[in-house]
Order: sequence, then C-alpha cells, then structure tokens
Amino acid sequence: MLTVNDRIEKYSTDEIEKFKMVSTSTIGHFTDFGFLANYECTIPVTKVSGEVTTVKLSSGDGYPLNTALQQAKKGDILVIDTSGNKTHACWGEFRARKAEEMGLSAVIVNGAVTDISYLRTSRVPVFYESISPKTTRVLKLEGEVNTAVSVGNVVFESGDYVIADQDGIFKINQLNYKTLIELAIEKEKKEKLKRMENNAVHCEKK
Ligand SMILES: O=C([O-])CC(=O)C(=O)O
Ligand SMILES: [Mg+2]
Repeated sequence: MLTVNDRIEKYSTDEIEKFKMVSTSTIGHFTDFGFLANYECTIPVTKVSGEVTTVKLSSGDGYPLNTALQQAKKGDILVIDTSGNKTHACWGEFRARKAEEMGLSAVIVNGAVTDISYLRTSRVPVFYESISPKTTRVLKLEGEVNTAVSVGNVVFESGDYVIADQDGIFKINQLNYKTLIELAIEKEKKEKLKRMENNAVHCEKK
C-alpha cells in the first residue's frame, strides 16, 4: 500500500527569501532544535536550501521513491526516511541522474547510498549516513509520500523548509521561525559590521 498526500505550501516567497539569507551557525546561537547531526555530504556544499518533499520506505523497497520523484518539484529537498534500514542503499547513480534532470536542490537520507563515485560528481548534494553496495529493490510493498517522517531526530513534513551549509542542516520550525529569522538576520548584520571593523584595524596595523 502506498499513501500519497498532496504537497503543502507553508511559507511565502518573501519568507523563503529571508530563510536563504541566514547560515545554520547563526541560527545555532538561538536554538538547539531542528538540526541534523553527523550527516556526510557527497560534495562540498557552500549553501543549499529548499522546500521539503518526504518519502518513507519500508523493508528495502525502493518503489515509493519513484512516486516521490514524480511528486517533487524543481528546487525541492527530498527527505528520505528508510524506517531504520541502514544497509540497503536507496539512492545511487540513476536516482541522482533523475534528480539532476528535475533540478532538486538536495537529498537527505537517514541510511545508505551507493554508486558513491558517481554521487561525488553529481551537482545534487546528498546528505547520508553510510555507503553500501547492497541496494533497495522494486518490491511494491508499502510506503508513504508527503507524510510526516523522522530523519536525524527531526520531524519533516511536506512544505517544510531546509537550509544546509558546511556547518550543518537545519529545518525551519513553523512554531518560532518569525522570531528566529529576525534574530538571525540582525546578528548577521552585526557580524558583518564587526568583520569590517576588524579588517580595518588589521589593515592599519600592516
Ligand atoms: O536503485 C537504487 O536503489 C539505487 C541505485 O543503484 C541507483 O539509483 O542507481
Ligand atoms: Mg545504481
């Protein structure tokens, strides 16, 4: 049985523009919640962000991913919950090729990936936990698309917004994002000034 929910839009274009302005390490000054810890990334990422499409797999069945890739939109971050499977890689070269074609921003998976040499050349970054030669298969057993999933101890739903950079991955929390983003933008402005002052002092000393 495959459950497919409609895609949800949670944030306005203006709000999304603001989210893109801040780094994860600035948000980390104000909250501990919403961060995924210890994920590897296939390529060096300076900054990536996007709305979330979720998919939940079971028993090494990769089939729901086909549906998720049909539901996802350009710019999305695909969040894959393997339901605890850390050995059967659900993401490899051909999924990556599809993601490139669609223009996905990134993929986050709480399990294994495969075809790592290809993934390291793909422009779509994949945040993952492990590498495995064993893969999921098309079993058509069970799965969910755009339901709530838990990945890296964070709950993700369709339409959530994720920002990721070299310091980590952060999911915007609908409960407090207005305050949090204003605080983060303000802090980044202050830090920019501080940086300029610092550099000026440095130049004077030379
Ligand atoms: O089919 C899979 O589950 C993963 C894979 O090898 C690919 O995407 O090329
Ligand atoms: Mg493959």
